[in-house]
Amino acid sequence: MTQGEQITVENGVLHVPDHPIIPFIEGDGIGPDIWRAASRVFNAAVEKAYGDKKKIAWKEVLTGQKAFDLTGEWLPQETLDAIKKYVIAIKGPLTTPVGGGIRSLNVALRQQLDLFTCLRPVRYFQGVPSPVKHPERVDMVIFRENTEDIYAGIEFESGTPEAQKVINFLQNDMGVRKIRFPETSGIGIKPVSKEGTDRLVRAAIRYAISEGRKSVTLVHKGNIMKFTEGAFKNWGYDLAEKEFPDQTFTWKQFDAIAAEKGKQAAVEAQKEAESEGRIIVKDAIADNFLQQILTRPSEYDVVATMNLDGDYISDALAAQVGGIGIAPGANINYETGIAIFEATHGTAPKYAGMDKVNPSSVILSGVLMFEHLKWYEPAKLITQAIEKTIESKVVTYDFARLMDGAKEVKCSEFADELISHL
Ligand SMILES: NC(=O)C1=CN([C@@H]2O[C@H](COP(=O)(O)OP(=O)(O)OC[C@H]3O[C@@H](n4cnc5c(N)ncnc54)[C@H](OP(=O)(O)O)[C@@H]3O)[C@@H](O)[C@H]2O)C=CC1
Ligand SMILES: O=C(O)CCC(=O)C(=O)O
Ligand SMILES: [Mg+2]
Repeated sequence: MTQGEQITVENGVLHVPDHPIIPFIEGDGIGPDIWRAASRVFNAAVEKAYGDKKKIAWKEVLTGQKAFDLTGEWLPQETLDAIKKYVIAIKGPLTTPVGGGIRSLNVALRQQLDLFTCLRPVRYFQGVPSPVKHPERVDMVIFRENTEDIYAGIEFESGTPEAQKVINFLQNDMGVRKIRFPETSGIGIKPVSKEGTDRLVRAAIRYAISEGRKSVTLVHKGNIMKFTEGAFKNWGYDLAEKEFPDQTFTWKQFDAIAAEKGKQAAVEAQKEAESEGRIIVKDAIADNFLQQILTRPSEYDVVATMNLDGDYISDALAAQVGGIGIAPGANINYETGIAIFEATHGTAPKYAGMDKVNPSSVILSGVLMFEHLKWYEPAKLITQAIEKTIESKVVTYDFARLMDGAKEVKCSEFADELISHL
């Protein structure tokens, strides 16, 4: 029996006891290595900040290979029930096989708990090796829709009666003539809804307002996928104008002013909105966005996007500030309060059990978790310890191979070093 008390939510507000029970999923591959390291850092930081007054009561819940080995199920109902009950959880990465086998357990957790936002802040830590000249110009927060899109996993395998049935329906009932090789195509379905878009864009704009950010960029490939990604853009603008008329200025409004009064009037209206501290809601087509985050990262701030685009953007942006070894995240439902914190990276199977990889991503996901719980002191202590440790050039292999004069340490030793800097 875990000694501690439940976190509760009342009218959307979290109530966090001094000894909260927090479920954790260790994860597959490198999961056990990084979890061992990270949990030591979390406990040490809480103790340093609060002494005996506060302490986390960790409660292991099973998902992935460990769950299957012990229970015969990949994602036991008990795990879903525990996360719902205890509200806040943290997890290591989970393996998803390619081209067959089980569907993603990460996606299943996000869908079944309706964790509609995948929040991934991307910032630079001084001293981290980066492939770009000015990594410090990257300071973005990704809001990735987390429950729908082609990522929902609605697919029919080539050569099956199901795929043929969908293809027949498309060809015979819908008049579709564009399936190039109907005999051998697999089919994927891409649902993107107004409700799904609204709640995600609402969360992104609310965040931008509360954090004093400058802009929210809707990233999409809406020129090509007009009724899914294009609709995401349109619904996003509509929501901003309807729900945040006094706090935002959108590029749709810019275009309307330009059409009526000319471009100069629109430019001035945007300048005025900026000077009033309004959030500029703009959009970018995804391929262009991926080149502009390299060439002009300072122009982007909060990013709201769909599931697959958000997946690609997360790793691409992480690379600019040192890679997915230092990229944190969270899956959040802002309405129920349920949240699972997790790194951006996966199970990196070739390093599993080697005590080698960088635990910073899951540790920084813990920092996000502490901030979410309003336990700001341990969050700050850990962030400062990461800054000091990187500054002292004591780093794991991923940074050491790109840094002059670095001392390479194991995953567990990196955690020791962080603890010594708390
Ligand atoms: N949320 C989740 O649980 C996620 C799960 N996955 C799953 O993980 C599995 C492997 O996916 P894959 O595409 O290889 O992506 P991974 O993120 O697991 O690994 C890709 C590469 O990223 C680098 N890397 C990853 N984690 C770290 C770390 N902690 N420290 C330093 N470097 C790191 C390594 O680079 P290098 O080789 O250069 O050293 C590694 O080879 C798949 O089954 C996938 O579905 C993937 C993403 C998220
Ligand atoms: O679920 C998976 O295996 C991959 C998920 C992923 O890449 C992500 O969420 O960033
Ligand atoms: Mg990913």
